[in-house]
Amino acid sequence: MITLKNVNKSFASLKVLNDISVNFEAGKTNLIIGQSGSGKTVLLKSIIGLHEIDSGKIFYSDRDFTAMNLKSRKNIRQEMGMVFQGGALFDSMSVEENVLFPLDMFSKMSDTEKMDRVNFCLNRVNIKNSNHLYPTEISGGMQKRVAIARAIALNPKYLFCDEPNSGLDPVTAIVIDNLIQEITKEFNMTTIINTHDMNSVMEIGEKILFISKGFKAWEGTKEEIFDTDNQALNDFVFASDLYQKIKKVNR
Ligand SMILES: Nc1ncnc2c1ncn2[C@@H]1O[C@H](COP(=O)(O)OP(=O)(O)OP(=O)(O)O)[C@@H](O)[C@H]1O
Repeated sequence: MITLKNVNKSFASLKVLNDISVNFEAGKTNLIIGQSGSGKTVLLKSIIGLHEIDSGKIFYSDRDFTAMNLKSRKNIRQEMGMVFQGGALFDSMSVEENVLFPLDMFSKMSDTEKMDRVNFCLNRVNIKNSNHLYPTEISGGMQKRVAIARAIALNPKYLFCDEPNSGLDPVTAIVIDNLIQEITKEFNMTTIINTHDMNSVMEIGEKILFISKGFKAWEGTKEEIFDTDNQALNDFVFASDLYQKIKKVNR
């Protein structure tokens, strides 16, 4: 579980996050949604410590991340896996080397154990016989799978994904969403995903935080989203004709 209490963040005179309090639960896919510029990326970066917040608290389970010194933060970072926008694989490294990288950096495993772990993770995301290919030689969907394999290499408790299916066709996007949800449950991770994608919301929105202009405007589940009276959320969700039709069918 990751808990935020009254988190505030500004850049100079621009207040980006306003008093955000929320629980992100373990074993669930927790989605942060909101319009472009609403503060999703700043929130995600604040949670992982890439931005220092101005005030408030962030807890990893019962551990106060905001109060930790650099050494403790470094330790907790080893419990975090990250899937960045675009996959962010190292182009000069093969698929295998990309997944091996965090193990070389942070684990004390033997070479054989590391290779076993690399193959376990690649197998888990259904990548087979591609260890020696380079990112430019595989599809966008495969690149995302490799990024997920790399993110779970160190067996993280917390998984952070920034627009994990950006640039993918709708079918592959759903496959990636489902894969993230499956591994979240399998390894009981607390997974937080930034997304614009309403298909993701409907597919894996077990817990949804909607932010509007830096404020927490709504939280709930994908089932509850159709019944909300929140105007900002309705404007966001039902911007497309398709979701207006789905709303009518659900009522
Ligand atoms: N390092 C920074 N310095 C100053 N302002 C920033 C910085 N990072 C983000 N901002 C501002 O904070 C606001 C929120 O940005 P953020 O990137 O979190 O939005 P977002 O919801 O993730 O948008 P998108 O969906 O388009 O990625 C924007 O006004 C942005 O210009």
